[in-house]
Amino acid sequence: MTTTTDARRLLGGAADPKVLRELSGEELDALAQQIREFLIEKVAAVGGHLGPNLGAVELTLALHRIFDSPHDTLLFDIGHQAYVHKLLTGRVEDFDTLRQGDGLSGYLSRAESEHDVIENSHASTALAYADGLAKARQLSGEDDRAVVAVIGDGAMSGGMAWEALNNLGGAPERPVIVVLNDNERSYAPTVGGLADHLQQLRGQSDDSIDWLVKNSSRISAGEGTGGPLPVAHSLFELLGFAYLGPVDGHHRPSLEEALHLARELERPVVVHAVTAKGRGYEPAESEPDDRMHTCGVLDPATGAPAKKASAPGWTSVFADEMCALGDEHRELVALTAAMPGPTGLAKFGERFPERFFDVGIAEQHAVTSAAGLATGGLHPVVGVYATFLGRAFDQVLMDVALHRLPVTFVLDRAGITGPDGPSHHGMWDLTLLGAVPGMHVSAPRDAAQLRELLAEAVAYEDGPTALRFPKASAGADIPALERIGQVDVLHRSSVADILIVAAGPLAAPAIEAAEALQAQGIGVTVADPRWALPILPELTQLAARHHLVVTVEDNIRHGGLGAALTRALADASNATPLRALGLPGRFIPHGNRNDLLSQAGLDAEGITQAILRACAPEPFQPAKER
Ligand SMILES: Cc1ncc(C[n+]2csc(CCOP(=O)(O)OP(=O)(O)O)c2C)c(N)n1
Ligand SMILES: CC(=O)[C@@H](O)[C@H](O)COP(=O)(O)O
Ligand SMILES: [Mg+2]
Repeated sequence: MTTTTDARRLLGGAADPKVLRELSGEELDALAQQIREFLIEKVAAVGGHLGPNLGAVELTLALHRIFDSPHDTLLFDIGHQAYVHKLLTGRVEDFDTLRQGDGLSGYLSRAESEHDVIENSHASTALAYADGLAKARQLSGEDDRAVVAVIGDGAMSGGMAWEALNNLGGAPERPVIVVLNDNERSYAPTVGGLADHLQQLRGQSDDSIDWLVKNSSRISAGEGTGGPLPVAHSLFELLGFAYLGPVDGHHRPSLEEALHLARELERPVVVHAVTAKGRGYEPAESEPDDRMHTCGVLDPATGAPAKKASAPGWTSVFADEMCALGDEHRELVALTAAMPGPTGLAKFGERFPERFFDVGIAEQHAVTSAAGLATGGLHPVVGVYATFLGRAFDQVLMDVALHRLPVTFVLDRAGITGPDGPSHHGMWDLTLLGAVPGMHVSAPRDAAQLRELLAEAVAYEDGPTALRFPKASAGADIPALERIGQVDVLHRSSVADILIVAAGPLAAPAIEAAEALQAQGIGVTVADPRWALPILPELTQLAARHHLVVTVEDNIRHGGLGAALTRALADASNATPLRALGLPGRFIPHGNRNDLLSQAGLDAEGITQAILRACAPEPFQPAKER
């Protein structure tokens, strides 16, 4: 068992990674082992990205020994693999708070450390940051400060990475160092031509390093590379990079040699480090699906989950319904952006392998490829996390909706996700999709509705549809008292003063609030529009029969359900006042989903209090005080 004290002792207690350069090889090897033990113990206790970080121990040690952060800049793509970086930059003590409210972020955080740069956990951005930062360094005369971007083989399959490689490789005067952390996986094994190419490279000897070692004296003497590099045998060299690899990503001395050479070359370089996700922890190394890419609370001794999931999550309901619909609709196909497991589509893929496509971490490609599939007469379902759809908004708008193509988007992790923080909350999709002409968006309130609405969506051929649901258990089914058109009435009172329109699973706290208000003599109707956007005429008519309308959505208020219903009421020349409850238009930190919803006033108490405030007469204020 490694205690925080052990790790700090080995780290010399300093927040400055320079202490690493004073450690011997033996001490460094001992430190690597202690870091692994520390990670297993701490991440098993709270959950997190155990697999990726166990695979990045030696790599991160080498990076901090060869480069002088923060004078030199280390960029981590996604940032889920940066726990070791955090330990080496003074955050050992706080590690028990990982991914918890007010605690350490599970990604990089500029507020936490000057060593952290990219906070966005969306993949494939680091090389573009590196391109821009290198240009800034050059223009400000600081080109003695190295720019190093660590990117996984999964993230390297994203379009942005190739846009950046094009720019970086074409600028020999800007020596950006790309460290490709190749563990052959995103969650699942990586797929496609790049994955095949990297496999070839992994099988080749690291002759480029031998050559560079033999020529390093000329290089160090500032003669640059002199003659041509070894015959290009990688895609990267064809794009203008020097290629150093494959390097054993768990042999720190080899890594340090390659990184040192990369720095000496003074030109764009790709260092190809071959690592293993979950390295050094058998339960992760043998985990068949994703090598503990992300894990919940575990028994560290066995790797077994500490607690069983309570009710089935939304994802598993979706997974089962997709398989049922796949039997019924032969034209149904499914696409994922390297997340077959987390989106639940793996099950469909096992059942219908020829109708399932994993396109890599490439949401833009997924959407427009889906447009192609729909053009070919099929009905694609694109399964992505809500937050990642933002990257493919142009493709949704112009490649799908402009052509009124029958593509269904299933947005998992919609709304507040919780521990993954601001770039993972799926809190913009209603706003974005509400702006897409012809797009029909639903937010199922429970598992039964998810099944119903998914069946309606995949049968709809006149344009795109979307369903969204959160990272949570699906909860108990909420029966409708009646259905008016497409609108389900979930709660009603004899005197209908107020109408609460709830999107998705926020119907449950809305009903609780209605019951609390009824006990205070306030009559409330609760309605679930089922198809939330565009606004249904029957919803506008129902609203017009109430004195106050309150919308509740797990999305930002700007441009969401509330904004749309406000416009619909105005268009119908209806002056019924509307109070839109939703998330604030700012980035929301990581924390527990229910705590964050409560802080936003989106639990039963918050909804109740908001309505009481809306009903309370404004205290009279003499004109002079206004
Ligand atoms: C745009 C985007 N899509 C999907 C994800 C979800 N995601 C998080 S980590 C990950 C796999 C990353 O694989 P890789 O870059 O190889 O890093 P590794 O975990 O293997 O170290 C994915 C798909 C994301 N962060 N960003
Ligand atoms: C880093 C990343 O984008 C995902 O691994 C993220 O952690 C989602 O985790 P869940 O699948 O647990 O929501
Ligand atoms: Mg990988």
